[in-house]
Amino acid sequence: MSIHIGASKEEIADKILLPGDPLRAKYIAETFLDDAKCYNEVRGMYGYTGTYKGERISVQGTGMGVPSISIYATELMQSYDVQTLIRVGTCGAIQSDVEVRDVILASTSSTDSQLNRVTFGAIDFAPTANFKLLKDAFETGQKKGLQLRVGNVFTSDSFYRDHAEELHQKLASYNVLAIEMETSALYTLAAKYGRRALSVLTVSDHLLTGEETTSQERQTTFNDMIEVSLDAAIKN
Ligand SMILES: O=P(O)(O)O[C@H]1O[C@H](CO)[C@@H](O)[C@H]1O
Ligand SMILES: O=c1cc[nH]c(=O)[nH]1
Repeated sequence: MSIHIGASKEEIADKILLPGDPLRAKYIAETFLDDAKCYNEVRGMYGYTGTYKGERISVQGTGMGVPSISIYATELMQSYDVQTLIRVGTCGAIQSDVEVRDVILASTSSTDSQLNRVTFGAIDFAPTANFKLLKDAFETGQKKGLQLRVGNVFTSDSFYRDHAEELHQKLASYNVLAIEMETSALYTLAAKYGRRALSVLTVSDHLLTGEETTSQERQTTFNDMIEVSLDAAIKN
C-alpha cells in the first residue's frame, strides 16, 4: 500500500499504462485486458491489472496536471517497483499539419511547471522519452498504418490561461507539436528512478482551428493510441 494507491505490491505489474482520466483506465482494462481486476479505488483513481497477449500489465489513472501524475508515478516506482510507464493521454494540437485524432509520440517535453526548477535551479533539465519504448511504439504504429508524429510537446500547468494564442504561436514557431499537462513530470521522475517512460498522446482538439472531440470520445475511443502503447509495453 502507498498513500494514494490501495494495492499490495504483487497486485501491480511492472509495466503500466497511465491515462489522466480514471474512466479511461476502466475502459482500457475492460476493452483490452483479459482477467482484469480493479486494485485501486482510492479517490476514484481506478487502477487495474490483467493480461494483454498473455503478458501481465496494469493501467492506472493519474488525474490531471504535474502534481497529480507526480504522486502516482512516484508511488508506482517507489512502492511498487514499476519499470515501464506509458502515459496514454490527450493533447491540443498547435501545428496546422497535426490533425485531430492524430497520435503523437513525445520524444521530449518543454514545460512551465516548476518541478525541474525546484530540483535543478538554473539548469534546464531536458526530460526525454526512453528510446527503445519510443522506437517500439513507432514501429508498432507503422505496422498498423498509422501516421505517427514524433516530437516536442509542451506540458502546461494551466489548461486555461490569458493570452493563450501568443504562447501557442511562440511554441509552434519552435516546432512544438501540441500541449498537454503531465509528460515533463513523468519523464523527469522516470529519469530519477532509472525507469522507462513514454507519452503517447491523441490529439483531442485543435487549438488553431477550434475542432474538438466529444468528452465521450476522449474517454473511450482512442484505440490506436492504446494498442500502440500496450504493444510497446509488453516488449519492454
Ligand atoms: O486526457 P488526459 O490524459 O487527462 O490529458 C489531458 O487532458 C487533461 C486536460 O483536459 C490534462 O490531463 C491533459 O494532459
Ligand atoms: O492539456 C490539454 C489537453 C487537451 N487539449 C488541450 O488544449 N490541452
